[in-house]
Amino acid sequence: MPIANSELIINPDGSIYHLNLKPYQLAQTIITVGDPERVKEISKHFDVIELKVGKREFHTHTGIYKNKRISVISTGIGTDNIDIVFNELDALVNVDFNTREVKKELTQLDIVRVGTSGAVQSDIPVDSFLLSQRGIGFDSLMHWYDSDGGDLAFAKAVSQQIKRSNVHAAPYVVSCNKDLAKKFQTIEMQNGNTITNVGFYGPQSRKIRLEPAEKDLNSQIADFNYEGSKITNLEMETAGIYAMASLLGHRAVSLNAILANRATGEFSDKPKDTVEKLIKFTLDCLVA
Ligand SMILES: O=P(O)(O)O[C@H]1O[C@H](CO)[C@@H](O)[C@H]1O
Ligand SMILES: O=c1cc[nH]c(=O)[nH]1
Repeated sequence: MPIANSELIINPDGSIYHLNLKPYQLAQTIITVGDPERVKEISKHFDVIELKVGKREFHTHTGIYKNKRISVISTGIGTDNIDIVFNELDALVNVDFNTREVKKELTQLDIVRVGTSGAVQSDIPVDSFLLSQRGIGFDSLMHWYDSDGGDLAFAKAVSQQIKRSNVHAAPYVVSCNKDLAKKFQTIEMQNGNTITNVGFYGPQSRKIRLEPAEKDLNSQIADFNYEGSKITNLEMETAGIYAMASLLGHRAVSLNAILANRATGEFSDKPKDTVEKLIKFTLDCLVA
């Protein structure tokens, strides 16, 4: 059955609705970044840039780094954008745009997030790197898909130990792809468990003028312990990426440059350098 025009929207030039990409323009190894400005900070290391395509916050450069074809794409901030990016990336490789049917043979993408994050444990230094073993979603994206709900035991422990109002969505928990994660396990990389939430201020318990509803959220998060696993950091995309990748059959891993430490009140004094170091680290691990 062809997918209806209203569900899979193909632009008149044959590109997909939001990403503006045509199927042949996407590499099978993809780096996602939140900030559209970070795309060129990655592609400047490529030996060849094959194409640059953009629309809204979604900017893609595809090129070659040390013989490997890589696409780097900006998602903008938040899991609402992750929903769009992952459905459209998957359609680009797994739907035939001529027949509008799902292909018989599916392609698995490798997707690496290179993002920034704030630590909740006082012993995680700013400017360090952290690989998210699990994404813990406070954002609800996964609940909108028919799924087994991820790691229900871990999610139950989160619900029991981190008290939030019952008007908030139930947490979901999804792991990174362990094989892909192996590529980044060097001495420079710490491992942790990452909460993804729907905002940077109230949802991460930051106060400027408005009082957050959950006052001691970050200390409850820092004290969480489930069979020896702690929660290490907060950001806004990882759980959505892990949920969408696992539902669609892709491999994903999220790498965080820790710019803030919420327990000590510090913020990096060299965020650009730290992100640049994580970019070089990621590219070199991908081709090692
Ligand atoms: O640096 P990026 O990749 O955007 O990631 C983090 O930074 C943004 C907030 O400043 C959120 O997107 C958060 O997840
Ligand atoms: O504290 C932080 C830092 C970066 N990104 C976030 O979402 N939170």
